[in-house]
Amino acid sequence: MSDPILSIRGLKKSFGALTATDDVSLDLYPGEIHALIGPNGAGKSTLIKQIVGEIRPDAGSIAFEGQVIDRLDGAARARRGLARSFQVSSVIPDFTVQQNVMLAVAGAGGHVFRFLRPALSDPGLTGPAQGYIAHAGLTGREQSKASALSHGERRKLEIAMALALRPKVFLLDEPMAGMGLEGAKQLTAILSELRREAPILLVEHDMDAVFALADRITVLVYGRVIATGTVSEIRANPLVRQSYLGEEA
Ligand SMILES: Nc1ncnc2c1ncn2[C@@H]1O[C@H](COP(=O)(O)OP(=O)(O)OP(=O)(O)O)[C@@H](O)[C@H]1O
Repeated sequence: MSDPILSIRGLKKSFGALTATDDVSLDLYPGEIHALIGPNGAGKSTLIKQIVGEIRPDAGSIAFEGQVIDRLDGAARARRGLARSFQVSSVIPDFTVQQNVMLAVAGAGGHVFRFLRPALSDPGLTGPAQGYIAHAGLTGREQSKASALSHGERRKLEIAMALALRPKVFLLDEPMAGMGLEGAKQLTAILSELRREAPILLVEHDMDAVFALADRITVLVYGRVIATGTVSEIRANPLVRQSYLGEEA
């Protein structure tokens, strides 16, 4: 196996008496979808926040592309391509799908505009934007305002914008939330494609999506990793079944 792109070792974080991250180690390898699952309050979001530099761990270390990044703040990590995928760029409701994606393309290229409107007809931005829109499954909706999109379409727009940022990893925190059955199916197909662009660390409660997508799964309970393995290993793990999945898994 190649070297991990993201490597977390012995991470610890407490809030007062509560240990939210308890000696967590995890690797994300090129090309994989690694799902992070666990009950509410298990510490998934707290772990993501430490990865992106929003909160500082009490102990442990994070390496990204082979380099320790513990001392880098969130902005410096984002510049290296390590950022939460859906929050770096925020959707502007009054802008069209195409304009929103163009802004993300421009942001990724480090463009600074004095005048926004002329920039939005720049063919250097429209071309790439079109590609990301198609990739995210939104062809035909380019000229719709973001505010007119359905929930599922909006999620696709967020994916197009996440793609435009050309991250080194996708950190996705519950992308299936509120999607409905059909929307979740479509998004599952899109995420499956997304892994070709960059590996994905996927925090998700929708187990159908996790089992369909994940190459490996890490299970957190009370801040501790209780298991890491393939879908079949995790489904068969008695401790996981008992503490999270239930006997029906
Ligand atoms: N800033 C904070 N101050 C105090 N306690 C916190 C803070 N952030 C998180 N916690 C606590 O840490 C624990 C882990 O929370 P976290 O949000 O990481 O869990 P989670 O697995 O993401 O949950 P969910 O699936 O509900 O999103 C919880 O008990 C939570 O109440």
